[in-house]
Amino acid sequence: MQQAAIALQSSSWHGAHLHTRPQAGRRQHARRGAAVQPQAAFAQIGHTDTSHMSSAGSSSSSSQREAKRLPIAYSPEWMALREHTKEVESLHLRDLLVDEERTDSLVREHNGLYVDFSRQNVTETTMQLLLNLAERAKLRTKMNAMFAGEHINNTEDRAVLHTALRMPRDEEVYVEGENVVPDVWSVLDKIKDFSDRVRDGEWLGATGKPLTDVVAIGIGGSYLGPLFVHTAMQFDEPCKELARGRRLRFLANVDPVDVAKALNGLNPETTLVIVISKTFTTTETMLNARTVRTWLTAELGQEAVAKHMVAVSTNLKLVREFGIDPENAFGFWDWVGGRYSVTSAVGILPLALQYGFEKMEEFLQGAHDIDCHYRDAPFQDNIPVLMGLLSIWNSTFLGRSSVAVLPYCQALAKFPSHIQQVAMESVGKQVSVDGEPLPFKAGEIYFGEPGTNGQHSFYQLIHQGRVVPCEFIGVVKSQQSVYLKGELVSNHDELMCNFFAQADALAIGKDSVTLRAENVPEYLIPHKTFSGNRPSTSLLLPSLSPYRVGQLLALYENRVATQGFMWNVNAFDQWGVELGKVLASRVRTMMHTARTRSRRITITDGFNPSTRKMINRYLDGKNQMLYPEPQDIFPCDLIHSEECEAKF
Ligand SMILES: O=P(O)(O)OC[C@H]1O[C@H](O)[C@H](O)[C@@H](O)[C@@H]1O
Repeated sequence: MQQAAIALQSSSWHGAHLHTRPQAGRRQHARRGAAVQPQAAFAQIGHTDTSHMSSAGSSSSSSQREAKRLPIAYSPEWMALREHTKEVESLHLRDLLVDEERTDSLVREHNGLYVDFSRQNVTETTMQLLLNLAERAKLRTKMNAMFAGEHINNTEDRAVLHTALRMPRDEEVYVEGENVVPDVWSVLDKIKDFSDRVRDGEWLGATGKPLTDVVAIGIGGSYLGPLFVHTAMQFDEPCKELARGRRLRFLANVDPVDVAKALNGLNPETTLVIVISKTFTTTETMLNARTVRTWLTAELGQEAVAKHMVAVSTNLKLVREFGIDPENAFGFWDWVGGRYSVTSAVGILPLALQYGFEKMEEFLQGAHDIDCHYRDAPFQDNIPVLMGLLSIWNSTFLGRSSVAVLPYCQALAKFPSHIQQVAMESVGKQVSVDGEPLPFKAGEIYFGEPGTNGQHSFYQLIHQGRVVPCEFIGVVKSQQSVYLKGELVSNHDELMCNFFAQADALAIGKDSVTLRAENVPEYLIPHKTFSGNRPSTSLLLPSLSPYRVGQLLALYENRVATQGFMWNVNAFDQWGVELGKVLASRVRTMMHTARTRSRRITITDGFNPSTRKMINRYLDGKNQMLYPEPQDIFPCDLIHSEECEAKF
């Protein structure tokens, strides 16, 4: 009784508004989270889970300590949702979608964004039960702790404050007693100054030429986000104009083919290289950085590094050791996770060089707008919270293990891969923040492609195979307008016709009665039947300006944070990527030994038979590199020197 009353008081689905009021322009009180009294909230709902807090009350009894360890999966709110799945599984979206009142209650708007959750397998009760679960999970307290700079990344003892990266200059947020917003802005000011100078031709290359091309070297979080934003902005007319005569390339993979691709057709004299790595230790990035440095210096000499190479990192010591003047480095902080770093210098520097700093400011403002909405809006109107809760519902309760992100917008082609890292690296976890095994599966498999391409590829499975919750993203005003005389609709309208049709095809399906009425032969009826009842969310953006791209980014970042808070996992560490790195390093040592012997050697131990045989096969087959005299080898078209031409 007590819990139900509190849920209605703080997060009631019944009181949900159709439209939420825009939060833009509201002054942010970043420190307010610090004032929240977690223990008071604990007492209020009689809740025993304080596990996410850095320090529990000193008066905890042993039973409280025991209760503290109880995962949310044993709470009555969780059980209620489990029980409720039976009711929902007996309903079909075909029937639910005729109810206009239900649709209205499941649409949310915020500052130009329109999000329709009506094609989710939910009823009003589902939404209320999910809000109750959010109360039980202490979602608000956890969100406040994040915004307040508490060390919620407990395994690395770090704050999680990517939201501070997009705060206006006059905001305040404190990490260990220090307001970090001035630091954020000092780096942004430095980026503005540097990118203006490069773009205006004041900062010249070693031979006095303007630097018109940029190669950004980085991987994972130091690559996917900037690539997504670059792809999104490339054909926005104002951005396109601002980027005229400039090229931005990315180099991520340690595969030398990616080096060839990134440098293809570039001239070292006019190329600026940015080495982007939070740690400045990532093997792939550092080898690529050394490779491109060799490409530069082979033609321009060692001194060229000062004019042609800059860095983005938290590790200025290693930047210096690499040979880049820390004056030419753009810092960020350990409270910015790699996959949450697009709004730090990681993304802002390369993108400001390409499009100008003002456009990047718009992008930051869009992200900040959503951060404010996430922090302030009541849960029933809070779009990232609702997206997160529905993800929990679909994956953990209804057992749907994947999510398809389907932008009907070619400019968002790289968005699914970026979100794939944000989501899968954040919440693909096996234990809770306390290290206790999870009694449920956390995380989902994210994939996606722009529509309509995906329709001609994997949509078969999502229509008639497994149930995959889909997220359709459409844009009202395209960045490009094409309408051919004599065509029924413009090209963008054609694209969007598919956006509308696919969501309904998934939800409504097509039954045998309809097929028979269409005289479909009996033997084909099972093949042509669409069961429907497949959930999706549709998100409509007014346009794809840098501001809207910023909103979209923050929407998904905050949605993933919500999922982490709900599942009580640490969404900000990534221990699961370590083991492969360690094993690769063992193989590297062996590979060096094998390659530097004068005679071919065969690996006989140190690896399991499968790996050993495969390695021996590889060593036998690959002999084009002449160890032990490694040399800096580049294909001729990558190096502009007569010496090279003579050599090859
Ligand atoms: O930016 P870096 O330190 O080079 O890290 C690059 C990437 O490497 C990793 O292994 C992590 O899984 C990613 O989260 C990270 O973004």
